[in-house]
Amino acid sequence: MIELLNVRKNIGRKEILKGVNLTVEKKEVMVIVGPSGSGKSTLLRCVNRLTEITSGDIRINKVSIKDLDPISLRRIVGMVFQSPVMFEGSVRENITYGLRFSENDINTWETAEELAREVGIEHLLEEDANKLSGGEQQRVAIARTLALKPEILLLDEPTASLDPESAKKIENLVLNLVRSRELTVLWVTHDAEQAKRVGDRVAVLKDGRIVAIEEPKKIVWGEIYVR
Ligand SMILES: Nc1ncnc2c1ncn2[C@@H]1O[C@H](COP(=O)(O)OP(=O)(O)OP(=O)(O)O)[C@@H](O)[C@H]1O
Repeated sequence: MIELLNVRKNIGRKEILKGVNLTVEKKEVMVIVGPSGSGKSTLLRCVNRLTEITSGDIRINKVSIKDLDPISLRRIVGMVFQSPVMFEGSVRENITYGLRFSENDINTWETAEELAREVGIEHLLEEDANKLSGGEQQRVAIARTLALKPEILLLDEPTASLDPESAKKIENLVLNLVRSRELTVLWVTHDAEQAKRVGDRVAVLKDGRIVAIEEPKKIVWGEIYVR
């Protein structure tokens, strides 16, 4: 479903990704781990063209992302970040934010209710989104992403800014959504225990190169965060 073929990414004179090859199967959760600065976020950002690759190719369902316009691409590929960004307004407005650009005739009222229920914030729909807790805001961000019915989800440390209890709840929520919506996932985390819980496979990125792709139980975890 997602193929990275010899992907290189330079920023200025620095080579951040040095020929990354990675295939993610449909409905697979591929976790990406690696030391700070190894290029994990950059890799995710390349997949939905928040940043352009320097060479190589990225294909989604066999189509090069260069041949998809960024808007169509971002309908297929949703992204959730470490720190959720709330727009001014209610939770309802935040959840349906992306739907205003939709070509289809969608009942945004009902859609917001359904999505809010799905992520457990139906009681907060009319609240000011900026006044919610971090965990609640992450639920809003997830609902807003799901509103566009993506097939692929990019998760850039979605639980890293939360307290352990909220983090576990969001992790479970995301896993349930991934299964119920049959999503294909690239999930960046620095938490080895989380990687073991959520990953079908784990890709280890070191200094811009993938050095291992294995099932979690086969990964030598002790060596990953050593530079
Ligand atoms: N816009 C940019 N300009 C210059 N350098 C950048 C830019 N974005 C990323 N980098 C550099 O690219 C390298 C990889 O960054 P990236 O954020 O992808 O790493 P990461 O593995 O996600 O790190 P972390 O785990 O700390 O989030 C780092 O050395 C970073 O400083």
